Amino acid sequence: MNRAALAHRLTLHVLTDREWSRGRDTVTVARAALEGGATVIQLRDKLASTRELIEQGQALRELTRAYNALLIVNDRVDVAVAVDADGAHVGQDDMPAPLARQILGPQRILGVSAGTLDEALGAIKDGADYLGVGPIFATRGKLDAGPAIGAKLISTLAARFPTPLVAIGGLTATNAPEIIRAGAAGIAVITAVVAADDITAATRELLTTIQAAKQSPQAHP
Ligand SMILES: Cc1ncc(COP(=O)(O)OP(=O)(O)O)c(N)n1
Ligand SMILES: Cc1ncsc1CCOP(=O)(O)O
Ligand SMILES: [Mg+2]
Repeated sequence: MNRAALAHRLTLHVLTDREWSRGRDTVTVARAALEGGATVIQLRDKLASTRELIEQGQALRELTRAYNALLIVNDRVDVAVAVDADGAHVGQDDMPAPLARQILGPQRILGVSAGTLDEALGAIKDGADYLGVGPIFATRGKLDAGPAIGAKLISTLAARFPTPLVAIGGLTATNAPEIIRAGAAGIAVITAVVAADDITAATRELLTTIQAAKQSPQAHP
């Protein structure tokens, strides 16, 4: 997939998280998000056994194919390959990106987290296909996420590098437009979707706002 096509497909990334799902199972949550237009489902479950992750991954693989969405597996590069996911996402404390790339091969998507310019430069050098940049705002979704970094890193990176940027951390339909206008290709959310009363409606609202922001002029040229 070329960069422009990937950037388009990264528009709205929904991370599953059973701790925020209010008792709804991961497949139910993902189906509702896909129904609302999520373009990526990231399987993220810090409590699951390897066997459970594989089962969830296989179910999500079938579901994401039916909705023409991407499936990314968080942390577990081996599980990503085992369930034939589109890719894997690794953070700064996870498997190093060059090793993840070796296991994923050249075709699967490799996403890498970056919270600083140095981390971003390293991830780009290591061949990340996209960067997960954040936490942009204060977040409830990751306890050890560290302080919010705001939109500056997004605008700096967008001005200098073609690698698609996915903003994460405290994103909502209210604050997503400014982040898209700063240069993010898409946004990634947990609580704004997974903890919503109506997951489909919350996803649809986010998608509509992101799409509108992508079409409006740059706030920070
Ligand atoms: C799109 C995206 N961006 C960042 C992250 C965070 O990854 P990481 O820093 O490894 O933290 P965990 O999600 O593993 O807790 C992500 N998952 N997705
Ligand atoms: C996984 C992750 N990485 C940085 S912030 C975050 C959590 C995002 O959760 P929310 O969208 O609820 O703020
Ligand atoms: Mg991780």
